[in-house]
Amino acid sequence: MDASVKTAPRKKSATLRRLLKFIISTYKVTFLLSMLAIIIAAASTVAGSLFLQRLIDDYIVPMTKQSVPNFGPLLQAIVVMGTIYLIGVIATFFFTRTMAVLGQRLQKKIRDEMFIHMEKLPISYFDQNDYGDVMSRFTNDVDTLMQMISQSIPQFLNSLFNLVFVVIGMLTLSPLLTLISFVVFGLSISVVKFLTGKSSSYFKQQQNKMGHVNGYGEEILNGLKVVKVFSHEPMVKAQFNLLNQDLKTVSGNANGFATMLFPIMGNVGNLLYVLIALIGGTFVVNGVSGLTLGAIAAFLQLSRSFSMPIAQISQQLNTIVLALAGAQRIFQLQDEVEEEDHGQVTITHDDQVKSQWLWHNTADGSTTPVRGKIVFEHVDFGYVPGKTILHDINIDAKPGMKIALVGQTGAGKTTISNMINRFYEISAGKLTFDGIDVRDINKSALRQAMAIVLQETNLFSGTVMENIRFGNPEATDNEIFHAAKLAHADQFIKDLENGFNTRIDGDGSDLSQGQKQLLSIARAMVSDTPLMILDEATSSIDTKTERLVQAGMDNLLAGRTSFVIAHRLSTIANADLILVIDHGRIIEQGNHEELIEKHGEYYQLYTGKKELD
Ligand SMILES: Nc1ncnc2c1ncn2[C@@H]1O[C@H](COP(=O)(O)OP(=O)(O)OP(=O)(O)O)[C@@H](O)[C@H]1O
Repeated sequence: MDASVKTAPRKKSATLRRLLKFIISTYKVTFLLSMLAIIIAAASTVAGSLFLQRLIDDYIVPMTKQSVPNFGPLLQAIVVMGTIYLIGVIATFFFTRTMAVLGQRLQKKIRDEMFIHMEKLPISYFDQNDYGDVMSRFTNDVDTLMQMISQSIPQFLNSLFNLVFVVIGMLTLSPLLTLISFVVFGLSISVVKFLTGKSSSYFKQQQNKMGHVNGYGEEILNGLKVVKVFSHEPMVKAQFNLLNQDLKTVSGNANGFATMLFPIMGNVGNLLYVLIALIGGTFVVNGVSGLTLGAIAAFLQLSRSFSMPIAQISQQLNTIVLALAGAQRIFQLQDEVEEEDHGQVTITHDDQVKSQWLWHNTADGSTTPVRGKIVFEHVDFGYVPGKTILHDINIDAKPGMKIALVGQTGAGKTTISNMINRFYEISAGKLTFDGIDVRDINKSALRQAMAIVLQETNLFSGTVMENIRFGNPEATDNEIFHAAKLAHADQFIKDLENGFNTRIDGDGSDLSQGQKQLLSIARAMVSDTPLMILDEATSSIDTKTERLVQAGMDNLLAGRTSFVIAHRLSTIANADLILVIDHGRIIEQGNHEELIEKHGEYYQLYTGKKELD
């Protein structure tokens, strides 16, 4: 047997166990009370059916023999039966309501936990998993899981207990008729097993295909402009159609098999009903095995409730299997290892001197000022094992230095900056910040010590003011105005309809690329950090705006250590140190004049003899 087939059920039951543990640990009392109500509801249904026997044999039949029928005892019996059913109705109402509420609460809790966990995952996780797929765990998987908790599980358990009580009831009424019912049912079970097996495998595929459709949709929406410009709409449509068709096929199959179950089981129930009536009637007439009219009536009622729970159980099992596949994907995300962070050094603002930051070593209680010295010593790195991207990188960035990284596309410039902010961990060598190994610095402290301006500005939905304040939530309004002024962003902001209170979309689509860039510089400016990383910040703007952005950046970088990755070499001519990167190695370094004089790679790039990309 295929190994994956062998392990699948074990995985499923492990997921179910984990899920139940999670539910019980979170909402123990509500869950247990609901279970009790489910049992009471099932017991009352069967008790009601059994009471029918007494109603007929003890009250109605004797009355048919009385010349003046006495209705008193019959009315009393009907009240008892009504009370039993009423208890069942109340219990059903209780468990459906509480399980629905519990489902809603769990849904919120799971989504919150997933979101918090996702924020702690390393960037490399998102290199390997597309956003659409992660998003579908948030949406579809959580939805189906909640449907299972609030509907399928209670109905499944209700049907299961119903079945147990029905069988007990049937056995007490007539073991012989029960045996006949089992034989008829045994045959139909094999059909059901075949159908559920088929549909559950298609349901699992359906979930996967749904992830693909979402992933593709998300990717295309993100790149809609590119798709339109290249007139790729027909191709994209065809590809989407293909994925969607795949989804349609598997969900058609899954639901096709699932929907066959109900009619089949319903008709098995009808067949059983007729058989029992026939055989049971013959027994009563011939006085076989002491069966009474009431017992037959009660048995017929129970046999009706015998086939229904089995049909419901098998149908609910489908939803449960589907939801468990979703739960498995949710747990997979939850189990992803968070970014490692053993750093004991944190960062604080000096109370005395504004804009002075301090390193605070929680291990020995020592405090030292942040200066902004970054040193790479023989650093190697690869995104995937066995494929080294950076080779023996040595950089000595003294406090306040502007270091420029240049080189052809794919040379490894961004990768070097990814080491400093610890989006990825170096594979070999040493990387220090003010002499402290970056791994000893608490990650959020390390990132607090730096600001980043990227080509992709990533603004967030909110006002201009809120977007700048993103760089430092504690900044006063005046500090924000000042930052905007230094970034040369104040002029265009004032021209906006509501100035600093103008609302912008998440993607800043109402603003030009240069304006977005100026905002992200203002955002970095307000964070007032000792270290700055600028990655291709001016690559997509016109020369006039670039001058403005450049002036803003010069203000931003003054007095701070900075790493600037630029495609336009004119923007880094004033750098203290220019590092030329090629295939992950530093092949040249020096200032602009030195490198021009050298007539090497930089000279070639600067004079346009060699293209940057
Ligand atoms: N997340 C990743 N996973 C695997 N490989 C990656 C990843 N990011 C970058 N690379 C690879 O690492 C190498 C260096 O990429 P990097 O982005 O650092 O280049 P770059 O010099 O910044 O290029 P550009 O100027 O085009 O931005 C490239 O070969 C690239 O394919």
